[in-house]
Amino acid sequence: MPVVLGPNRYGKAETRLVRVVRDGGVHHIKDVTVSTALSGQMDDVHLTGDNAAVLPTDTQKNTVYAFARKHGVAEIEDFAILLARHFVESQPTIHHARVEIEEYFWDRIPAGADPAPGAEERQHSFVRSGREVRTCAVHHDRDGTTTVVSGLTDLVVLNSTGSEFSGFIQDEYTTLRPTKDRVLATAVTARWRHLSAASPYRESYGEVRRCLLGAFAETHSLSLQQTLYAMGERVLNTREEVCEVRLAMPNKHHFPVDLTPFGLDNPNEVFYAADRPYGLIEGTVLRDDAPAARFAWE
Ligand SMILES: O=c1[nH]c(=O)c2[nH]c(=O)[nH]c2[nH]1
Repeated sequence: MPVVLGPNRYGKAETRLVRVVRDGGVHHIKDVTVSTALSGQMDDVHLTGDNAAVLPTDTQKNTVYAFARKHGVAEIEDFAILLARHFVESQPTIHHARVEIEEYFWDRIPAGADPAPGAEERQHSFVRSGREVRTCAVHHDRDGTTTVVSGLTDLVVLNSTGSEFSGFIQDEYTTLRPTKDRVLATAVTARWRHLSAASPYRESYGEVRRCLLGAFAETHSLSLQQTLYAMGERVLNTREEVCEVRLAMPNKHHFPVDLTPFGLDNPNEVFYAADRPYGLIEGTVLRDDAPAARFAWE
């Protein structure tokens, strides 16, 4: 049976990098995980074991650290673009690079209203933020195309009212009761595709996040699907640099607890926050004139 080599890529996954910027005594930190994946002229390494075309994954990792020192790490998208273009442009055997970065936020530990002696220490003391994780995925191809997808994961949100779910199919297995007032909670994973590689990434991230939160809070929800669409639509109507939004939102069910065995009512105040299973609502919202995504989502 003839066998052929199919699509392949290789790289260093999850290089952990913390970059400290020392501005006198005031420090700034960037805490990221970088994953690189390269592809190109890789037939020989798979078919004969000839490694001549291979830029080692160890070198890819070293490049991440060297570039962090040389260029700094400002917006994760810019750092990913720099790396992706470097791998493709410096190595003739590498035809395509994908660089994914996750960023974890840190807050400065507050000095307090009445700073004690030594409060300046707070210039280099941080507490890991309970916020979401910021993400990006950059592809650069030998034909000169760069695609950028920004995103976030684990943006945990909850509406304690303003959510209904009724009018759904009722078959012989349906036990769910329609509700006109429920808790709606989710952990948003959102990714958004930029029209070009030249977006103002810092501002764009803050504004897209604001759109997602605003639409979640302001939509009177008849379903999580409807809320998802409203969130994507808000981003596209507000941010002209974005042409496509993909959302994945687990329905973090909150079930009212039956307190009647204890002689108590429960007017939608006491909930069991279920862990699993959970509904998983996923969807894409895009401009009707969005250009082809090519490899942006791969
Ligand atoms: O917003 C919802 N969408 C569903 O599709 C669904 N299905 C379900 O059981 N609960 C919900 N809630």
